[in-house]
Amino acid sequence: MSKRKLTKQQTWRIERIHKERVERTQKRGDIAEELLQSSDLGPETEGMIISHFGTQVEVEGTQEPFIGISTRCNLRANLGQLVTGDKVVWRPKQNEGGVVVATTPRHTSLSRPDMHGRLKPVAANIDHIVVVIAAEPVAHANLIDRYLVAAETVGIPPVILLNKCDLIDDSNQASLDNLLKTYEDLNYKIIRTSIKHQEGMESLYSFLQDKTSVFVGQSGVGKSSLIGTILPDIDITVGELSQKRKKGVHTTTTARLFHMPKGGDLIDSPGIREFGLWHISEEELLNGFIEFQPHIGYCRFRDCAHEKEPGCAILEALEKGDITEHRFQSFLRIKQSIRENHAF
Ligand SMILES: Nc1nc2c(ncn2[C@@H]2O[C@H](COP(=O)(O)OP(=O)(O)OP(=O)(O)O)[C@@H](O)[C@H]2O)c(=O)[nH]1
Ligand SMILES: [Zn+2]
Repeated sequence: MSKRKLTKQQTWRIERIHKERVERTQKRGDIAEELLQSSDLGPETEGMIISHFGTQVEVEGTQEPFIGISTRCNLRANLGQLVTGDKVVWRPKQNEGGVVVATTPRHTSLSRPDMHGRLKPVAANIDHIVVVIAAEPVAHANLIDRYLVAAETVGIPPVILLNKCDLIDDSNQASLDNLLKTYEDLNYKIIRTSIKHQEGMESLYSFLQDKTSVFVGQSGVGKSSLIGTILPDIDITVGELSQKRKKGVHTTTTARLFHMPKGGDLIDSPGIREFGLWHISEEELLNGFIEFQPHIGYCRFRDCAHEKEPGCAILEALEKGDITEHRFQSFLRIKQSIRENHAF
């Protein structure tokens, strides 16, 4: 994010908004504290956040007698920012509602920049990022690499899903095979589907089972269609979200967790679908190319740009064939885009 010079009035406005936010949080904590003091609350039980609404979260019970039941909960003060996918401890109120009293450490978390460019978590405990690409619009290697790097950076294993396989013919088969071979050689899992012909769905379902996944990818590759097939009962919600987005209406970035009828959970929101296109640093970029990792730190110069420097370990690996030309060029292009003000 570029640093802007703010006018006095802007600074004053930002400070006021910040103050109001602190007061709101305080009040929220007070409500929760008040509830905790009353004897109206049941014993502690475990749950998972499936969505949040302003000052409250929706918690789904994971222990009897609350398994599968969602309860709107207030948050006890000082819990930090809780997001969809967080595992929590909560106490039910006698009639309805409850209070979240503790949270458990996340094994992964996805963040994205807020309006001020600060990274904020948006979802937690995700097992896989499904990078959706398609035969049409044509999949560009450096866009795929960008998604893979972003996933590697947050430590969540990515898989590649090639959708619209019904559109593969003699004109694009060879180039797609060639493209995907690079990723197969790097041990990335590839799943192939056609929503139009309902092909490859069983292997997709079995992959998604028992895990929490998110779907990301360029516009038009079929994310809504895939999610609509996987979650037939929430068809309307998905449609609504993409409808709004197409009209350019600002949609909430609140992520929601869905249980898939064939097993596994899916966390989705328009914001999450855009994951990967946010800011990454040059260092993260280098580390995000997994086959570069064994060579990092072995360049002759500490500030090596890995472009034409003598004694560059990355260039040596390229020469030896440990790094492919395709991935190296992709690295250079993304690096260039980061330099040009993070635009991609
Ligand atoms: N031929 C073919 N078309 C598909 C397939 N899956 C989706 N489509 C079509 O591709 C177009 C885009 O699909 P969407 O599901 O809206 O794609 P998206 O990735 O959600 O796009 P955004 O909402 O813009 O992010 C639609 O016209 C779909 O009907 C498929 O497997 N084969
Ligand atoms: Zn180097």
